[in-house]
Amino acid sequence: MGKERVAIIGSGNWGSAIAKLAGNNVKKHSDAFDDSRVPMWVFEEDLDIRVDLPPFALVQYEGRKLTEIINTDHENKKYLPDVRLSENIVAVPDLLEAVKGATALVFVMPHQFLNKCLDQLEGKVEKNAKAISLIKGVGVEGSDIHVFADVIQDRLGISTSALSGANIANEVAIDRFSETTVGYRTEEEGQMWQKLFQTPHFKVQLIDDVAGVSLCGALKNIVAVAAGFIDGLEYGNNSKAAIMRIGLLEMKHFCQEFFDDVKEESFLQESAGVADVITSCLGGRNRKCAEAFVKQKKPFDELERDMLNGQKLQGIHTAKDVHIFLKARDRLGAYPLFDKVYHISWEGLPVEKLTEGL
Ligand SMILES: NC(=O)c1ccc[n+]([C@@H]2O[C@H](COP(=O)([O-])OP(=O)(O)OC[C@H]3O[C@@H](n4cnc5c(N)ncnc54)[C@H](O)[C@@H]3O)[C@@H](O)[C@H]2O)c1
Ligand SMILES: O=P(O)(O)OC[C@H](O)CO
Repeated sequence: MGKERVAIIGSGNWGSAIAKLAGNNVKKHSDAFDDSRVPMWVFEEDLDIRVDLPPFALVQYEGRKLTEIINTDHENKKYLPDVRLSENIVAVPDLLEAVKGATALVFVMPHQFLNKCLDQLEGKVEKNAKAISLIKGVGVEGSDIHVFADVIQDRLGISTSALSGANIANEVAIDRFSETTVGYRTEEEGQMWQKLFQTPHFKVQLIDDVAGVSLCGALKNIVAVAAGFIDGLEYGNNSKAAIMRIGLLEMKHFCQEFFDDVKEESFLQESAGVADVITSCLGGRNRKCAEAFVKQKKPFDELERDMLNGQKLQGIHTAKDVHIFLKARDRLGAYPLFDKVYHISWEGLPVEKLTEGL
């Protein structure tokens, strides 16, 4: 069997962190991977002056293309500053060029942009390619719900696994000890993805549960928004622990009600489950912006723009998608925490109502 040729589709905060690991690992496992070049698709932009650098440095970056900066300085100055990417990571602005010849496709972009990418990729990827989705979110159309690994697999006709875990990108990128979970389609593919991502500081566990791993990653973002509301209200640690417990139960109930064969271990024994709920409720972007939503009384789109420098929030969008789905299935009453997060984020429900009736 030939060597796998990796392409990374996405280059935000997590996309760049994972590119760092993959770029190094293809060299370490050059028997299994082509280590000469790992294309990373970059949604091209000119770097603006909001990058957090000393004033004299702004001149250097203003107006330069992000791909050019990544390829010259080997650093994504906008989405993952101060972390060096290996030189085999090559930023490519054209999506089709980035995936040309690739046999191992890593999808890692904010979920709102996936469908547009798949429109371009359909019929254009290698027939023997495999993919993995690192995207946290769900695809909903009325009473239908899909995890993105299934969406990618169906639209591109290639076997697609999922990776999710307690993985704040900035911490993984600087080699702070972390774990993650790969939900694989076949054990062999699981081992290939493990080889691509695992380091002594980033432990990759394998489980035969693509849906469970994917759903945990999506639904925990709703719980993290609720935790941020609790922080904004300054209710303290007992309340936050209660939100995590209730949230985890709603996550599990949701998976078991609407998906077949989701494994119990994914919630309690894997990083994708309880560990990601904890890290996201303590330290994630969804938590941070939800706290600011309460304290600053500004809408989420404004907070995202002001606080995240181009990075994207997922939790409020997943809350809306899940609300649409549960409403269509007439099951809103069974998921009071998910429903409260939706109504507070999108419908003006006072945040003090969050814990009422839980
Ligand atoms: N950041 C984390 O700590 C983290 C950790 C684990 C998983 N995730 C998940 O990984 C996925 C990707 O997150 P991220 O942190 O890499 O992204 P991000 O939040 O940093 O988003 C910025 C990215 O979105 C891209 N973008 C902006 N507008 C676009 C457009 N119109 N079309 C296409 N791309 C556009 C930008 O170019 C940039 O690459 C998400 O599902 C997220 O939940 C994130
Ligand atoms: O920063 P958040 O809230 O998008 O969470 C990041 C990761 O998903 C944590 O595992």
